Amino acid sequence: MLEKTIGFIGCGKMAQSIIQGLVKSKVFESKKIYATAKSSKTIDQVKEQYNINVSLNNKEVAKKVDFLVLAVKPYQYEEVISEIKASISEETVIITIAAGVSLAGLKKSFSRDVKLIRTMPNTPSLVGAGMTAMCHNDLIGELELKEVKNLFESIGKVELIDEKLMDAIPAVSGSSPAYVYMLIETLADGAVRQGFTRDQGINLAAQAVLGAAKMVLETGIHPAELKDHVCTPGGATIEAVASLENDKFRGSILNAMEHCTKKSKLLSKQ
Ligand SMILES: NC(=O)C1=CN([C@@H]2O[C@H](COP(=O)(O)OP(=O)(O)OC[C@H]3O[C@@H](n4cnc5c(N)ncnc54)[C@H](OP(=O)(O)O)[C@@H]3O)[C@@H](O)[C@H]2O)C=CC1
Ligand SMILES: O=C(O)[C@@H]1CCC=N1
Repeated sequence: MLEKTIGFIGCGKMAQSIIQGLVKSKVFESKKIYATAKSSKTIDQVKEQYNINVSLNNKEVAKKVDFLVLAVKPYQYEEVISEIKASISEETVIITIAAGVSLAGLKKSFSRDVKLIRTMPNTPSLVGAGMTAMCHNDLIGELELKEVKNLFESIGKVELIDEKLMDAIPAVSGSSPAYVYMLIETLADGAVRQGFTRDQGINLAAQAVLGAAKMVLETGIHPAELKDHVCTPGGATIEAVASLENDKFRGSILNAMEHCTKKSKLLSKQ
């Protein structure tokens, strides 16, 4: 368990996914976790649900903690940073989770060099199955990087990447849970169409998606080969595969990823 403290400026969907994961994995004791929000409604809900320290005062939390996660929307970064920048110390490690907010842009917003780790997590962190991409500036020491990496590894997997690829991460792992939920929802629609209940459809579909993902991760076999294992010659699956190819399944996903990446680059400016 880390002796240090962590604070979240903003505690909406993404921050709460991380907080829930941290509390469950016991990396931080609840009393070492702080969170702020815009409204009393959110901080009351967060206090009730996770029993961590809550406040409406960003500066107070920024001053107090060792790790400070900026968990507001990208376009709110500028405003929040100008509010807290005088309150953070030279030792505070700032962790960002916003799409489109670069290390160079952050340095400008803070008007000085600060310790920065830029991440792109995803909401499955809530159940310990997150995927977080991470890069950092030169002020981050080995120990700090290890601590932050451990922190995100307690709620899933971590990939250290070059910053130039960071804007492409939402399309691959930050936003992609949304497309997978659409797939599960659609599979459940198909099941309902055949006479299954909605719950049965969702369970059958979600378990198949989970199993397929585990097969890729745990066997190391290429997804194309795993697909081939399912397709019996002259059987039913290859009919579905051919139909998906005709309807541009792969092309639709690739296009969606292009749109996602383009928008990610623009987000901090909105
Ligand atoms: N959702 C996702 O799947 C992912 C999101 N992200 C990133 O996470 C960040 C947050 O997104 P998400 O959690 O979805 O958004 P939410 O809208 O759910 O949360 C934003 C939070 O910021 C709070 N807030 C707004 N203004 C202030 C302020 N001035 N001071 C303190 N708190 C403030 C809000 O308070 P209140 O609740 O009171 O309104 C809310 O709790 C974004 O930058 C996004 O790019 C990254 C990866 C995945
Ligand atoms: O939709 C968004 O902008 C954020 C980035 C990754 C997931 N949600």
